[in-house]
Amino acid sequence: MMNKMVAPSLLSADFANLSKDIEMINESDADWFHLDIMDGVFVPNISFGIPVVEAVNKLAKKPLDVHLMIIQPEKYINTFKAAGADLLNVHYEACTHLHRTIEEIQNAGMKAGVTLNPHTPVNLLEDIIDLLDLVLIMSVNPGFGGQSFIENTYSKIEKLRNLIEKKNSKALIEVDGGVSTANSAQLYQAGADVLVSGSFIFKSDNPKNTIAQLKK
Ligand SMILES: O=C(CO)[C@H](O)[C@H](O)COP(=O)(O)O
Repeated sequence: MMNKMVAPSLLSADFANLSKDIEMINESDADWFHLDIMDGVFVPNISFGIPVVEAVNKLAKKPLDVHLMIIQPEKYINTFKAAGADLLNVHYEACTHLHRTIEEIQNAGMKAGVTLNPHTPVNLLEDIIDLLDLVLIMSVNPGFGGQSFIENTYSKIEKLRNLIEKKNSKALIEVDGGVSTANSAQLYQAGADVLVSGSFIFKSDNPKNTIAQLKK
C-alpha cells in the first residue's frame, strides 16, 4: 500500500523565527522535517549546516530527513547522526562507492536514501535498490527553492515503482521540488510515498492547512 506523507522543507522557513516554524510543523499533519544541506560545490548555493540540524533536533517532535547536496557525503555520516538525522539522503551523482556509503549510513543507525538529479535514470539503482530505505527523486535541479516542477518526474516515479516491485525492495519514493496541490494527487497516483514541499507551504497564508491539503 502506498503512503501519503509530507515532509516540509525548512529551506523556505523563516530563519529569524525558526522555532515558530518548527512548532508549526510539530502541530501539523506533517510526517517528517526535511533539511537541505548545500555546500556551494555540488550545488550552486549554500544553505545551512550541522549546528542548524542540531538546533532543529532539539525542538522537532518528528523524524529529521536530511538531504545532503554536498560532495564526499561519506565524510559526514557520523556527524549528521550525532546532530540528530534519522534518515540521510546522499546523491547518486556524489558517491563513487555508493554501496559502501549506504551500508555506513545504516550501520550508523540511520535510514539510508539515495537522491537522483533530474537527468539521472532510475535504472542505475537496479543493483542497490534492495538495500535502500528510500529513493528521493528531484523534480527540480537541486540548489534552490521555488523552482518549476519538471513534468517528466511522473514517468520516473512509475519506472522506480516498477523497479521496487520487481526487486521486492522496501524503499519509499520521495519527490522534491516544485511540489504543490497542483501536482500532489498525481504524484501519489504515480507511486510517490513522501512529498517534500518548501515554498508552497511556507508562502501560504495557512501553512498548517496547506500541509493537510498536500496529504489528501
Ligand atoms: O531540495 C531542495 C532544493 O534543492 C528543496 O527541498 C526543494 O526545492 C523544495 O523547495 P520548493 O518546494 O520550494 O521547490
